[in-house]
Amino acid sequence: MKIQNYINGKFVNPIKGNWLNNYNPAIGEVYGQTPNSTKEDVEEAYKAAAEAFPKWSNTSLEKRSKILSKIADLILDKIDILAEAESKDNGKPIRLAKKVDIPRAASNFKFFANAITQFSSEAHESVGLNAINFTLRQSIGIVGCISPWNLPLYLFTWKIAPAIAAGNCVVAKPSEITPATAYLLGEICTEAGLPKGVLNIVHGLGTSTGQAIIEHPKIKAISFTGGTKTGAHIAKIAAPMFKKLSLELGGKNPNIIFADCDYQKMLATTVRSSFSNQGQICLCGSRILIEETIYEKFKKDFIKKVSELKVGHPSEENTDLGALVSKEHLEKVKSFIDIAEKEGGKILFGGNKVEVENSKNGYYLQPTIIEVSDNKCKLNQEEIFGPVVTIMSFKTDEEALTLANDTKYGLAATVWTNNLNRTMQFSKQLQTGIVWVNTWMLRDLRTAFGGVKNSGVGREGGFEALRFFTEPKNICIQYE
Ligand SMILES: NC(=O)C1=CN([C@@H]2O[C@H](COP(=O)(O)OP(=O)(O)OC[C@H]3O[C@@H](n4cnc5c(N)ncnc54)[C@H](O)[C@@H]3O)[C@@H](O)[C@H]2O)C=CC1
Ligand SMILES: O=C(O)/C=C/C=C(\O)C(=O)O
Repeated sequence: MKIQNYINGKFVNPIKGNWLNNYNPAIGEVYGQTPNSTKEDVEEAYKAAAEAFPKWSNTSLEKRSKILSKIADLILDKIDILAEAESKDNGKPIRLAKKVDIPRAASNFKFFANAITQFSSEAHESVGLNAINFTLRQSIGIVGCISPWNLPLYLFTWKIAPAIAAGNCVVAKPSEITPATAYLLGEICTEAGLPKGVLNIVHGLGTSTGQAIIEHPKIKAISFTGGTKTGAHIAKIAAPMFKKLSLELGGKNPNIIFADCDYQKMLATTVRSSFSNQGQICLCGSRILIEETIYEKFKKDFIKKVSELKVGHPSEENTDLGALVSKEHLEKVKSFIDIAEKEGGKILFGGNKVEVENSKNGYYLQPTIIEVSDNKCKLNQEEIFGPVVTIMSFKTDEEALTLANDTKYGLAATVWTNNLNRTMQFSKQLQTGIVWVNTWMLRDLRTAFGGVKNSGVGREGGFEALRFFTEPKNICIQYE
């Protein structure tokens, strides 16, 4: 597959002719090429977006909504092609791509197709002053959307859909590691009747293409999902240029299990929240904290369930864990396992690379459970972003809360309990942007999504996203 940039409604090669290899993680081989775009390509994308902006920002909400809705329908029509491309590019089980990634990409467009027709702004009557204020919510102009490799089309569209629904034109960059479905999205947008220049997709490395987007003086807002270090770098460049910033970054999420929970539901969900997508979701509950009274039982049952998971080729329907996204990432995740024992951790299950039949160069790793006793260890403080979880026990609610909050991250937390008072106390006191109680990753797209502390700034989702992608302007009218 040879991927091209999508600029002004056309597929084009990168101006300087630089290309990157695209790997299939399931077999560890190159299967295609993707542009490594430079600032010249980003400038072309910007120019196309700037030309499209006056008309698109004045296009009726009904028409915008219809086009977004059509994009959603076409994504679903092409679900098999898209799921196959996603699985091949990323290493995730095709079953997961079909059930989660691609349907969610369609839902992102459908949701914002509807949301934009319901979005409204505020009015304030200044009583006694004969004045009325109302707020205009105007499109920002040209915005940059930069997304990661773990949920490629899912997160790419989670940014693009609200951006264009709100009347902006976009310069977007998917991860250079997983560019395939973003490439296919270009075709879909053309087929759906999205005017040329409204969405421009430039492929390439963060350090070349991404850097050119964040440095561009006329790209006025950046929506980014990815690593915390990259987020900090983006903020350093973009903040002095007074760009609007939405940063969805890493997590080290606690999964807090109390003895009074619905045990079977908790156990099944904990397997999912630990190892879905090979643990490569920023929301995965990578620190499992268990009440002491059920610790030994949980340990035994969890190991048993995890040992039943099948690591295999992503195209096989019964595969639970596919390949990790890249050789570098596999080595990074493995290096955390290797330091476990030095830190006093005990590997209870997994810990090794896996050779999958006929795919022995693929990037496979066993789901891994490590028992730790000190929350200060690296395994409990650093984002591993792979199929590795730690377990440790706690005695009291206070201890559980202290452990849960003892991290620089603050994205999500899960609490398993049937005690209402405890539910409320934890909901209020957990230092995270998201708390799930007796569930995990239940997503209602109207809700605010994002983290606190080193997990980022700003919120995505629902009207929060439409607020981010619009500039409020207050109009004050005095009358006689
Ligand atoms: N959603 C999340 O929370 C994610 C977290 N990560 C974490 O980050 C670690 C590193 O993974 P990477 O793939 O290196 O993530 P990354 O943060 O480097 O990549 C995310 C996106 O940012 C772009 N990017 C990188 N440098 C940039 C720059 N200077 N300017 C503009 N854009 C830039 C990349 O090309 C990609 O599109 C992972 O091991 C994981 O711990 C990675 C991906 C997603
Ligand atoms: O919006 C969601 O449902 C999930 C978002 C997940 C990420 O941002 C991530 O894993 O990076």
